Amino acid sequence: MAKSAEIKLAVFGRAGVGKSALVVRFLTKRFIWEYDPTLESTYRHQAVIDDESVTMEILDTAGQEEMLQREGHMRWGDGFVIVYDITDRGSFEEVLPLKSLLEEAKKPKQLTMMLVGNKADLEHARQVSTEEGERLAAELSCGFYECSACTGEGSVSEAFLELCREVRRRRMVQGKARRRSSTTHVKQAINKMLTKISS
Ligand SMILES: Nc1nc2c(ncn2[C@@H]2O[C@H](COP(=O)(O)OP(=O)(O)OP(=O)(O)O)[C@@H](O)[C@H]2O)c(=O)[nH]1
Repeated sequence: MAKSAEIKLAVFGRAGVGKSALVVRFLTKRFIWEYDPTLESTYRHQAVIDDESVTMEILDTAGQEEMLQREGHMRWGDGFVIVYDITDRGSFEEVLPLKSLLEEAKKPKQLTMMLVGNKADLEHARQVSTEEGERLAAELSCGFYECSACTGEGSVSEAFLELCREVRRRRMVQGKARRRSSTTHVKQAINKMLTKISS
């Protein structure tokens, strides 16, 4: 049987946006009202995505992290879920700076991320429109889901699975590019040898 691909996903966002609630919803299809706000946790999850077995490691980061710890988490992940709370404009405004930090940590690799607007069940308290979320995602060239960890609406699972697919696509493209570049090196070396022999 083919080896299961390993994909590491880290979830970032301001404290209280619902990172833990989203991860728990994805893993258990349930909603739990309160978690220890300071804890960070890693979960392992086996999934089959498009007929391929995938072992996902999901890191639920704490909203209040020390700089060094955060940088470590940013380097650790293959893909990132950036979460904001649709009822908290401040959390939406933190997305861009977070994305810049992630990009810096992942250099020279390209960043693979998904933007998630959580708490879509709290429509009456909404501060960030769906269109604003879509515009930001287009600007960041990433996928976008608006959902609720509480009710499960908006397909929380799809956001995680789609991010895994994107990580896999990027790996495939990078693998091909690496193979192409090593073939080019071999061709160049042979050409050099042939030029030497004929001169
Ligand atoms: N109504 C509603 N409340 C939510 C939703 N998701 C999370 N919450 C609530 O928001 C609060 C914060 O949720 P957490 O999952 O602990 O948020 P967090 O981002 O992990 O917070 P930190 O661990 O402090 O970074 C809790 O009271 C949750 O019950 C949601 O989709 N809808």
